[in-house]
Amino acid sequence: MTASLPVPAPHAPSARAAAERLAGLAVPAGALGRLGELGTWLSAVQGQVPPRPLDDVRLVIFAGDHGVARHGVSAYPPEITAAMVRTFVAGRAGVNALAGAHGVRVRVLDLGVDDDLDGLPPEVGEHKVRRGSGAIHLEDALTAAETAQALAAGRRVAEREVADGAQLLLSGDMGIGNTTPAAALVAAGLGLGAGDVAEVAGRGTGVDDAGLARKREVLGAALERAGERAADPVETLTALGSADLAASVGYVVGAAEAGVPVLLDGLMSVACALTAERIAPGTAAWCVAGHRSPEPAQTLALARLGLDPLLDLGMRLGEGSGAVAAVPLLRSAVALLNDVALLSDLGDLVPTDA
Ligand SMILES: Cc1cc2ncn([C@H]3O[C@H](COP(=O)(O)O)[C@@H](O)[C@H]3O)c2cc1C
Ligand SMILES: O=C(O)c1cccnc1
Repeated sequence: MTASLPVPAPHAPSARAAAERLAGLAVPAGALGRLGELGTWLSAVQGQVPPRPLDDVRLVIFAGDHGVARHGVSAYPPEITAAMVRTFVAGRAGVNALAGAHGVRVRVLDLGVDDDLDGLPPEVGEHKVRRGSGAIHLEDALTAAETAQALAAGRRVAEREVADGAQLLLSGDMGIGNTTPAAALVAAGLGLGAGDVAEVAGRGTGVDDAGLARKREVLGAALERAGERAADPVETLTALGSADLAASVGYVVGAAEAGVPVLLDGLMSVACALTAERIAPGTAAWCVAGHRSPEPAQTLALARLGLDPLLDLGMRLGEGSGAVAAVPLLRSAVALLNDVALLSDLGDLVPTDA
């Protein structure tokens, strides 16, 4: 995948019909707030009014290591990445608990973990591109061929989930140090340069002031090194991304191309959606933002995509957790458009233009 074709827009007539149905429900005009808007969006992406129940919701976690993690940009050691992949498989991570509570299927894929992960089911490593991606302030994250491979893998993963019945896809991340390349993707997507890194650098897992200063330095050096290449989204992934982030980009493009909506998570998920929109314009219309992360780059990317997050709980876990936490809101929106009586069912009590 280099520059993809634009993605067709969700079904506008269904959006109009859903808005009409919403306006006719036995509730005061506008009383359902964001839930009403969500129901309208779900009708548009499904091409159906009222929208179908979301019975098959799936999260894919893209895991990988990042060379920058050895340069003091995270509060935790890189060995945590492989250990957490094992924890997802065992069903014991934070996101597994939420997914269990909300009926979301979870898969974790190793795109670039710096460990062979022996003993895990072979599907986990089926799309592996390499062991660890390059330290972006010193070298490219990937070769051009690896970027293409990771993008294609992510796209294939989405296509398979859709063929297998997924009605809503969520994207999650695991990789110590990944808030640094993700912030770089956002900077590149917004046309920001080495002088603007304070706007995109956040504390990630909770780095102290010295860690934040190192992160800014790493980001500045990385953007400087990438130079003009940051103007091209695929080159951005090669220079500043990673195998796991590139796959997550391909996944969002693949879902949008297949006409299946995507519920986004925190910084990594949204940085990848921003990059997906650069590669395949129109992708963002198939996305909804699950939550707001405290990472400043996530807020900047959401604003660029025109997305307003559903939740703002101060969560900064990643893994897809903020997306999973928002699933009940999407199901609530479906229930309202399906199950609420119409004002007209109440009799002649309300003037039709009320
Ligand atoms: C135990 C643990 C579980 C996690 N689950 C997600 N992350 C999150 O934190 C990391 C990003 O933050 P930074 O860039 O500061 O390293 C990623 O692995 C992300 O998925 C975790 C981090 C840790 C330590
Ligand atoms: O925004 C996120 O998802 C996030 C923030 C900090 C650490 N891990 C993930």
